Amino acid sequence: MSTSAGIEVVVHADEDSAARDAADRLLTALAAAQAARGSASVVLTGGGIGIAMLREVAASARRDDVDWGAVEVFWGDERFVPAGDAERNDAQAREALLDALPLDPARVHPMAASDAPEDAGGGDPDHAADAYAKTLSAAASRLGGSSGAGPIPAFDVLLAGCGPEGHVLSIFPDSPAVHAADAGVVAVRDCPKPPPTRVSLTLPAARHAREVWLVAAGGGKAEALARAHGGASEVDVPLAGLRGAERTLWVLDREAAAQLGS
Ligand SMILES: O=C1O[C@H](COP(=O)(O)O)[C@@H](O)[C@H](O)[C@H]1O
Repeated sequence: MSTSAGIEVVVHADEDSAARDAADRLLTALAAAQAARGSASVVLTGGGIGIAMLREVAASARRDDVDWGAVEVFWGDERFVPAGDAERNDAQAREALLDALPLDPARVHPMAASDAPEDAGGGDPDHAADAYAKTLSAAASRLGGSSGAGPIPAFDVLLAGCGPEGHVLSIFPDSPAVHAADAGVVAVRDCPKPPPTRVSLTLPAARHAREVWLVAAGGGKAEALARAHGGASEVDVPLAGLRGAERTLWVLDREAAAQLGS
């Protein structure tokens, strides 16, 4: 583990080890939050290693260290496609882990699917963003939180992946979402990575999380990681603006970390 620029960096030999370590750390963090506050909250990510780490949670011998019925589950971003579509981050998370856990359905908070009823956020990604902002506002009064980008819960752990161009959540370089300073949740259109229509937390909203963990693997991410670590602007490299209120942790494999220097 090394720390610089306020970011703790843990580097593993390969993607599998990084996913396993992130899963183990998540179980520890959720159990600790429950011991301290009675409940725990996590914001899930999509992406290759983001879903791989959920599979590692499912397979862990420590899985039952957490009282899953007292975990609030949110998503940091979502693809605005029909419910159950394999592209949806929530569908992938359910298949990898959530369906196997004794979660309280009332505490699982997916973003709306494109085919949801309009009053539940369907039909238009702006409806979905508005609906999720309301979900977060209600959760903030239960879990504690503060305003700034609207009422946002103080999530215990927000998980994120990143893209080779430095996107995090569904916030891409120099896109309208990266300039959205006042909103907590935004609709994303014309996203350069398919599917093109999405819903995303903003960077100011993500920064309400106590802990923000980036999980990333592969040489394709190395340059973006190095630029973010080196102080690039969040407009150019959104990852640079992804910080936790108390802690920012990057769990990487060796290839992703290759350009970070020593
Ligand atoms: O589109 C997305 O991509 C990122 C990273 O995905 P990866 O497969 O390159 O690791 C992910 O974090 C985000 O949630 C997702 O919607």
